[in-house]
Amino acid sequence: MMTGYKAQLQLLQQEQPHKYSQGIMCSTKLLVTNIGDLVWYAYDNNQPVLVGYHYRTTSGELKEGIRTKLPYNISPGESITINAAFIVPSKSNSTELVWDLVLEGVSWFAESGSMTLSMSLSDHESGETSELDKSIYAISCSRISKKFKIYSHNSSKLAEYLSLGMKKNHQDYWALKNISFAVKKGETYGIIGFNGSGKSTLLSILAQTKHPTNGEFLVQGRIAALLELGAGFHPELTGRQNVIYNSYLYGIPGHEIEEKLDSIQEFSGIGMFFDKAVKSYSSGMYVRLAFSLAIHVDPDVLIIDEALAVGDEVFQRKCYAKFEEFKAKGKTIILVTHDLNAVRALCDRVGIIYDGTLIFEGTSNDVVNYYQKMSLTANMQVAVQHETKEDELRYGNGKAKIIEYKLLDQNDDPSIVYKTGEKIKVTIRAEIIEHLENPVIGVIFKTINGVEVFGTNSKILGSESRDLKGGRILTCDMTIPIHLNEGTYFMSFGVSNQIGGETITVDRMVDVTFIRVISDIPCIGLVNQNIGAGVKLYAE
Ligand SMILES: Nc1ncnc2c1ncn2[C@@H]1O[C@H](COP(=O)(O)OP(=O)(O)OP(=O)(O)O)[C@@H](O)[C@H]1O
Repeated sequence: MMTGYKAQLQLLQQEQPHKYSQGIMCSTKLLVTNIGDLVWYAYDNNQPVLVGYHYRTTSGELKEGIRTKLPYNISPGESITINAAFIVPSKSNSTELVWDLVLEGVSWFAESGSMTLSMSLSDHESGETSELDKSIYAISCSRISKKFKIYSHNSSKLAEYLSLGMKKNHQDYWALKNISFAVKKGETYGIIGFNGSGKSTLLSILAQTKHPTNGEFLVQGRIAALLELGAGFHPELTGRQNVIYNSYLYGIPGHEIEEKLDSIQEFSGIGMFFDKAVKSYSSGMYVRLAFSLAIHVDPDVLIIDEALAVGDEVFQRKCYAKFEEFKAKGKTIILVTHDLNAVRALCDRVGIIYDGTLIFEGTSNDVVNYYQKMSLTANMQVAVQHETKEDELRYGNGKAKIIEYKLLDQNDDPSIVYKTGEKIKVTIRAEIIEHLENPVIGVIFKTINGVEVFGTNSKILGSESRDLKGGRILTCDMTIPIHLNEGTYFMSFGVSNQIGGETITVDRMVDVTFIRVISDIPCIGLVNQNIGAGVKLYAE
């Protein structure tokens, strides 16, 4: 618990703040002494702000993370220096950042008052998105916010309506908070973020199907938008009729679209379904038609929300080729997707939306790397150590049950990030339910698309077990060197035994956790054999 430690914070150095479209980015160096094994939060005016940080432990090891909550695993009483970067979504010239240490929701500083650091923000570069040069920018958003009303029941909405404003039965929910950004003409801009962070809401505002509650935005030129499935098409009309109807909405003269009907049908590849009611379409056919229409109306700005994920691979390839053609023609594209490979390949710049706020913007590679770390840190606590639950994908004859697993790095710290060449320590504990002959505990690593890259078990590694009675706990500690290439690998754990030469699955938990492998040494393929590899190149 917290008692016994007196954490201290000291501001060592503040670097020049920089103005970004989403706020003011500040960097500081903080000395934290006697920290204890707690969780960090940083607040600005009581609103959590996102913090990117790196720090050196007393043994000199560099660690980094990105999160509002900063999980540390250092020993009580240790001191560290944190290089913290945070974004203050504020227009003021100064701000007070409140740093706190929190354990299980209880504030360290609650009794003695929080630690406040006053930051001067006055030297930042000035410039507002609303005043951006219209000849350069196709899209500009200035402090866009969107509020939804959340009702607990449909009847609450009706009761509120009937009360003529006397009763408030809803809660306000801010799906977007003060979003400012700009997209240059000809740029492909990606928006990524966790589920429910506000991406689709932002695109709907830009496509003018939703109004912002506050803020201003400008989209220049003809817009074509592929928003969520079902938007824009009338289910009772045929594909052809919907195309004509929608082209009016895009402001395209009838004769212009008539000339393009054959081409729209051909690109969509839906054949005779073009003349059938849209309600009979599969989701893939729907997207094919919507995409085909969007590119044929010759938009200046193409707004796309996850649409490609629904099409099959051949169609996706065709769409990517069209994107490239659009980019080459200098069109502006704004794309929301969870496909990070597509983001890297297509986008010039990318923004991350987190809880309704645009928290990070930059080149696609930088932002995707940052986002991957963010996702990993968000998953870290559940992934490294786990008491198993019944609802996971598992099967077996039930004579034993895996009750816990742990992933530790070489320093015995829980981790899901490993460098090629490092060792992972996997501990699996299983409860024997019924008498079991010679149980074997094993692990399998798989790629995201299910290819088994490596598997081992206690028997292969030379540890023979014996018959065990019900009620015993069997623990297996394995140390495995990682020779994998960079990437994410899912892990399955299992208990099995052999009867008459046949392997019986006693308990198997499929893809229950994952590790992320990083590497300083590039290689081709799944296995990284380049560590220690040598080469001589000579001409004769
Ligand atoms: N009409 C609405 N009424 C109330 N809440 C809404 C409405 N539309 C969206 N929301 C809420 O606003 C938040 C942002 O939703 P949005 O669909 O923009 O997220 P998203 O980032 O696109 O998510 P995903 O990646 O899952 O598609 C969510 O919490 C969602 O529940």
